[in-house]
Amino acid sequence: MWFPLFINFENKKVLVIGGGKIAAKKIGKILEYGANVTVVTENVVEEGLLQLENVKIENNRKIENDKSEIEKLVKGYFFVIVATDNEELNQNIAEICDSNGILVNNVSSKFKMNAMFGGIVKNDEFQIAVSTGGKNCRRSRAMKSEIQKILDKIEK
Ligand SMILES: C[C@@]1(CC(=O)O)C2=NC(=C\c3[nH]c(c(CCC(=O)O)c3CC(=O)O)Cc3[nH]c(c(CC(=O)O)c3CCC(=O)O)/C=C3\N/C(=C\2)[C@@H](CCC(=O)O)[C@]3(C)CC(=O)O)/[C@H]1CCC(=O)O
Ligand SMILES: NC(=O)c1ccc[n+]([C@@H]2O[C@H](COP(=O)([O-])OP(=O)(O)OC[C@H]3O[C@@H](n4cnc5c(N)ncnc54)[C@H](O)[C@@H]3O)[C@@H](O)[C@H]2O)c1
Repeated sequence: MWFPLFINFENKKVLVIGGGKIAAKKIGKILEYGANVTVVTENVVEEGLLQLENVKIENNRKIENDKSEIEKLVKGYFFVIVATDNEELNQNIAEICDSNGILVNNVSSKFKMNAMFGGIVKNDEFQIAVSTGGKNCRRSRAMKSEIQKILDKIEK
């Protein structure tokens, strides 16, 4: 069951595994919330990542599907985003994080993770997060645009 919780990311150690399009999208979102991001990837596909001054990147590092290596890698992180294009690897890393008490988001699954992103609508007073619990994240778009209209007209 997915409980909506607001988490303070300020200076929290976040590890992103994979440096592609989806990794970049997720990193863009959490940087706005003050996260301290490290990326470990075989290749940086999304070159924009290299321009981000406050993101540490360990490039040319392929993560093997090996439990003890993965445990060593994720140890000490508050939150891990698994964003490779290898679904099996992503799932194994997600399971290892979960069993070690680490929050983990898995971009290649609808539910095999313990933390998922919601769609976000915000102004300087409110933020509203929308989730379908993995059932159909594309539906969030219509909901977000209706919420945006409410935010635009609510009295300040
Ligand atoms: C909230 C939002 C935040 C964000 O990630 O941005 C989000 N996905 C968004 C957009 C989006 N996601 C995808 C596309 C199509 C891109 C394309 O068509 O190319 C688009 C549209 C777009 O990008 O506009 C594809 C996709 N998504 C997931 C998978 C894996 C799978 O289904 O197995 C695949 C590959 C499916 C495939 O390949 O078939 C899985 C997840 N996506 C989630 C969240 C979590 C569930 C949240 C929920 O149920 O509500 C969850 C479970 C995990 C997570 O990622 O945390 C954002 C909402 C809209 C917004 O805010 O505008
Ligand atoms: N959650 C979402 O919102 C969403 C949206 C679209 C797609 N997806 C899914 O996300 C996944 C990633 O998509 P993408 O477009 O970012 O892919 P991509 O090919 O752009 O990026 C994959 C990245 O993973 C790295 N990588 C692969 N194997 C690795 C390993 N063993 N060790 C270290 N790094 C490794 C690659 O070097 C690359 O940087 C796909 O499975 C896709 O289906 C998720």
